[in-house]
Amino acid sequence: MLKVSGLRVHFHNASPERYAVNGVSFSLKRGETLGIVGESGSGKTVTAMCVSGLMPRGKADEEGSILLDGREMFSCSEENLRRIRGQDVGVVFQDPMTTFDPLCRIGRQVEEALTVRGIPKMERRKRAVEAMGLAGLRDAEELYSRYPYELSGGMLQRASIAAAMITKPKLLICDEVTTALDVLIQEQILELLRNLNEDYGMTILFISHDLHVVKKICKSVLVMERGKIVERGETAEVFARPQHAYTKKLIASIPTGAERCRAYD
Ligand SMILES: Nc1ncnc2c1ncn2[C@@H]1O[C@H](COP(=O)(O)OP(=O)(O)OP(=O)(O)O)[C@@H](O)[C@H]1O
Repeated sequence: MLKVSGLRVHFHNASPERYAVNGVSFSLKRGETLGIVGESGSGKTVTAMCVSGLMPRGKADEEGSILLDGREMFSCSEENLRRIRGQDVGVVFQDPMTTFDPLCRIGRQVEEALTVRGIPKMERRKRAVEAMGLAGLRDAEELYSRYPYELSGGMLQRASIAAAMITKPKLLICDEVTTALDVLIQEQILELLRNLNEDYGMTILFISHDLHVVKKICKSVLVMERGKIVERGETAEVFARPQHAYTKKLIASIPTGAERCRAYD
C-alpha cells in the first residue's frame, strides 16, 4: 500500500551535508502496524510529513519516491495532496491541546474533513458522532457540542483520532500521539489503536521516540538515527536481539515498569 524509496530531505537552512532524512526506504502492507523509533531529530517526523504530503513547500529539497496505492505523492498537486490527506491518509499529532481551535465546538472540528468535501450538515454530524464513538468517546452526541477546554487531554486525543478516522482513511499516521498523555491514558489510546487495527484492519504508521510504546502496538519497527534507518525487523525480534549499537542504546534507555510508575507518583 505504501512504498517509500530512497527518500532524502535537505532543509535549505541546514548545512550542506546535513540531511534530515537520508536514503530511507520501506514499505507497508495493508493492515500492518509499523513503528518508526529514534531519538529527537533522527528524521521520524519529516519522514511522516513526506508520506502525508504535509512538508512545507519551498523549505526543503526532497528526493526519492513515495507511492501510496501506486500514486506518486511527489508528483501530486497541492490540491490533490489535500484530497489524499482528507480521504486516504489520516494524521494524528502529539499534542491534542493544540490540535483543536479553542473557539470552535469539538464536533465541528471532528467533521472538518467532511465539510471541505461538501457533505451535508446532518450527514456530517451523524458521521462525526459515529467516529467519536468508535474512538471510545462515550456520550459522543453530547460531546459534539462541547468546546475543547471542556474535555480532558485523553478525550481530546480520542477526538483527534476520530477526526483523522472520519473519512475511513487507508492509512493512519500517529506522530508521538501518546507522548503528552499520562501513563494510564497512554495505555487506553494504545488499546484504541490496537482495536482499530485488529477489528477494522486499519494500517498504522506509528512514530515514537519510545520503543516501549512501539513494542505494544507495532508488529514491525524501523530504527532511525541521523536520518537513516539503522535497523529494521519484527518488533519482538529487534527487542530480543538488537543488532545495532544505537538500538541497544535506545532499549537500554527505556525505563523499567517500576521507574515509569515512580515518575508519575
Ligand atoms: N522546518 C524545518 N526547518 C529546518 N529543519 C528542520 C525542520 N523540521 C525539521 N528539521 C530538521 O530535520 C531533522 C529531523 O527532524 P524530525 O522532526 O524529523 O526529527 P524527529 O526524529 O521527528 O524528532 P522529534 O521527535 O524531536 O520531532 C532535525 O535535524 C530537524 O532540526
